[in-house]
Amino acid sequence: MSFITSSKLLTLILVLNEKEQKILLGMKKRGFGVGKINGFGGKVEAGETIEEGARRELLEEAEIEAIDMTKVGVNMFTFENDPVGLEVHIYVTKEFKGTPTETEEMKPEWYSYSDIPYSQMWADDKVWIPLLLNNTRFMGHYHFSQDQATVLYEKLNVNIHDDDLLERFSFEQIM
Ligand SMILES: CNc1ncnc2c1ncn2[C@@H]1O[C@H](COP(=O)(O)OP(=O)(O)OP(=O)(O)O)[C@@H](O)[C@H]1O
Repeated sequence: MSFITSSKLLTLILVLNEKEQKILLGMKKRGFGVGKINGFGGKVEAGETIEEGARRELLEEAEIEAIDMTKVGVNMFTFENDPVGLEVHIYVTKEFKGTPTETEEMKPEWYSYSDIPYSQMWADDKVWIPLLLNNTRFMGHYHFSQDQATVLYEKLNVNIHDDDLLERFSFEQIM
């Protein structure tokens, strides 16, 4: 596989209010993807599990503590002329403690499922967020142009068995 030589391990957490059909998203105020609206997340640190990393990022970026956390998908993002991919493990939280609060990194806001601001989000989000809302498990690869705006190549597998979402991403799983 010629896309990458290594990958960074990241998380992304989508908080849902199913009763009101709303999703909590945040405008990223700094770093990678600045200005874009996205779920909460970031790099998994040494010594923590992927889920621990996800819980920590949700607390750091939105000041809420996940009660439930379910892994729903894994995406690999690669970029033109960049040998390092991003392996993003995606979780859904439906119950949490605390009140979503603006932090140095993110400005959280609730959006109706029918009014998700895809035009202000990463181009891949509109592909897999509808799957997530529909309770479908997924695994995908998105290869971006250097300007990080265009998806040059995409491959998506759906209805992945929960056990297959536990491990690190392997390209054989979707190729
Ligand atoms: C390319 N298409 C993409 N589509 C959707 N989401 C994407 C994404 N590419 C990256 N993401 C997410 O963007 C955040 C970056 O996090 P990032 O700032 O690098 O991590 P972290 O908070 O650890 O950084 P610092 O502490 O500032 O170093 C992290 O949630 C990650 O899942």
